[in-house]
Amino acid sequence: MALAVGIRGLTRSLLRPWVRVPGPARGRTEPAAGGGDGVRCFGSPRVLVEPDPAAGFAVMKMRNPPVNSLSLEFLTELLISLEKLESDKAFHAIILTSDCPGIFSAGLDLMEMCGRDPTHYAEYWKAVQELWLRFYLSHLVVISAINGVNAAGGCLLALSCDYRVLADNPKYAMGLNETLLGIIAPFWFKDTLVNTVGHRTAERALQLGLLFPPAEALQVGMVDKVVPEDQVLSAARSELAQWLAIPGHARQLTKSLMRKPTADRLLKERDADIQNFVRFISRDAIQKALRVYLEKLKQKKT
Ligand SMILES: CC/C=C\C/C=C\C/C=C\CCC/C=C/C(=O)SCCNC(=O)CCNC(=O)[C@H](O)C(C)(C)COP(=O)(O)OP(=O)(O)OC[C@H]1O[C@@H](n2cnc3c(N)ncnc32)[C@H](O)[C@@H]1OP(=O)(O)O
Repeated sequence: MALAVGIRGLTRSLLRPWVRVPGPARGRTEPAAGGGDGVRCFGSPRVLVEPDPAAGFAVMKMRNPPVNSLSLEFLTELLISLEKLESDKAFHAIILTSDCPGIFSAGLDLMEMCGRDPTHYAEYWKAVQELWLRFYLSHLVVISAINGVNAAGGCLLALSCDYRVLADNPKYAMGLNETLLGIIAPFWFKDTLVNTVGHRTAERALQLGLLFPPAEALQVGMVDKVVPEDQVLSAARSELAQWLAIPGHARQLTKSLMRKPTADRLLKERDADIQNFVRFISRDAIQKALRVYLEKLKQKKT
């Protein structure tokens, strides 16, 4: 099985990053995220980046409709956006949010994990690992402005941020609900949750596949602030000020000190983790469970 799948190679073959974005932003100068100083938005088909270099941050908007499911292409584009911002000294922070109304992310793309071959599963899982590692360890301040429902892999992405603001809408539940699908949150998903909400809450949440509505998410510490829906971005921007006021090197080293042991657990056994995933997801019973779950999602409409 080809485990040594290069995400960078993949990105080169799949994408032409930093094209001027299609759709609403094309051909016009968007107000920058914070300052409106005429800086152009940029991005890729599924990730819109609104930079505000004067203020030192960019808003990264996920737009992989209908539900921002984390397909291989989307993961790749998110990584490219992150790398681009990380390598530009003008940026010290990112606000991660969604451009899909009512949905932050439906999590990992079930179509990537269903009915494909082992090589594909391995490639996909490597990209999922990479996204988590890069966001979790980013030297930038990353704040998520969660403006919609946020399941499993999407929740992991938010948990990897430094601070979470959630819109106060009872429909916007978030959590690691893998067990509801008959699958398992891997140890590094689990560790990320434990680091956020503590062992007991994480254990209960993971076993029951709980999706927490805003008040409960706040109460257990899964998010740091709940605000009216129309204030999610402004609240994230206000919070940023506090983080950016800290000397960068001190904050970055402290972040690394806090997070490196968790990341190292995966880094030490990345290939084994990929093999575990491939073995697990390829099982007939798991494939059947995923098909049933997808079918239920479709039936919900009829
Ligand atoms: C011993 C073991 C050792 C080791 C184990 C090793 C590894 C562990 C193994 C596996 C780990 C996997 C970890 C998985 C993480 C995940 O993230 S799994 C994904 C979990 N996500 C969800 O459960 C959310 C599912 N979606 C929804 O609940 C709803 O779609 C929504 C609430 C997000 C939005 O609802 P609506 O607005 O009503 O939209 P629809 O439901 O109609 O959806 C529109 C459209 O999108 C399709 N879709 C939805 N979610 C996904 C998805 N995650 N992936 C792919 N596609 C999705 C949905 O089917 C609809 O499609 P169409 O019908 O329009 O074709």
